[in-house]
Amino acid sequence: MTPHAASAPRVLVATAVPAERDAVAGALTGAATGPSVDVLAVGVGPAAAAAGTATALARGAAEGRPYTLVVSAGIGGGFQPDAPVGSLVVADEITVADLGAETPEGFTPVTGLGFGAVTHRPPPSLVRELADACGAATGAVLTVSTVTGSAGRAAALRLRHPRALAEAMEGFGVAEAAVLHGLPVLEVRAVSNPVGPRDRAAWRIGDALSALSDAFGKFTPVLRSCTTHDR
Ligand SMILES: O=C(O)c1cccc(C(=O)CC[C@H]2O[C@@H](n3cnc4c(=O)[nH]cnc43)[C@H](O)[C@@H]2O)c1
Repeated sequence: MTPHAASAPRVLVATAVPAERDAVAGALTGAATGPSVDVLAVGVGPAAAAAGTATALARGAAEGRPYTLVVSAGIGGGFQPDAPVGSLVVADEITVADLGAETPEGFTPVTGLGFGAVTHRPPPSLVRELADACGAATGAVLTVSTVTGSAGRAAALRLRHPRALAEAMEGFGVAEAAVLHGLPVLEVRAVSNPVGPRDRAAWRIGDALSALSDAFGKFTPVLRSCTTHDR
């Protein structure tokens, strides 16, 4: 599909769960002016994220009010020490980390098998502006179908993706849907836990949701001036 360059700015923010949706939406209410922003909880994992996002984008287009920008947002795991708990990451690269094949030589991404894509790149100027607005770090955010639960897996991921700052479960799915519709995509993660040995009780979900909400409160001016043709 072709980009909707002449459309009025309309932003779709896709979160995994309702708590993330509410954190984002709560920061946007009360803004007197700004872009049209819809926040949708599309489910956990890349498949649910792709399906839910693609459906919303198709509905917007069918209604004659197409979206112009898609954002994957939520909490995530942070690679230590670069992305501490409570910090924010804006992805300059959205990479699926476990889509491929195990071979005798190790993991081969689907692109190495001759299929598809494993990385989508958000518009660099928009990444910079959003990161500056909220004080986020920028780097790769990995999409995984299985939450990392060991130091060994964390180290292996970092070895394969040295620029990775965070991992989550939806970004690549959201990005695939956006690309299908010819739209730019962003990913914003608030770090709730370190990537590493599983300790679910120690996840700082409340702190991460607050950080996510604060970030979106600061995004409004950037998103307001955002058009697709100048990125
Ligand atoms: O239990 C709650 O109150 C609650 C509130 C908000 C979000 C959650 C989730 O469990 C969200 C799951 C969502 O979080 C991402 N995530 C967070 N940490 C990691 C990680 O270390 N590795 C991968 N994904 C992570 C992920 O995108 C999930 O969809 C619970």
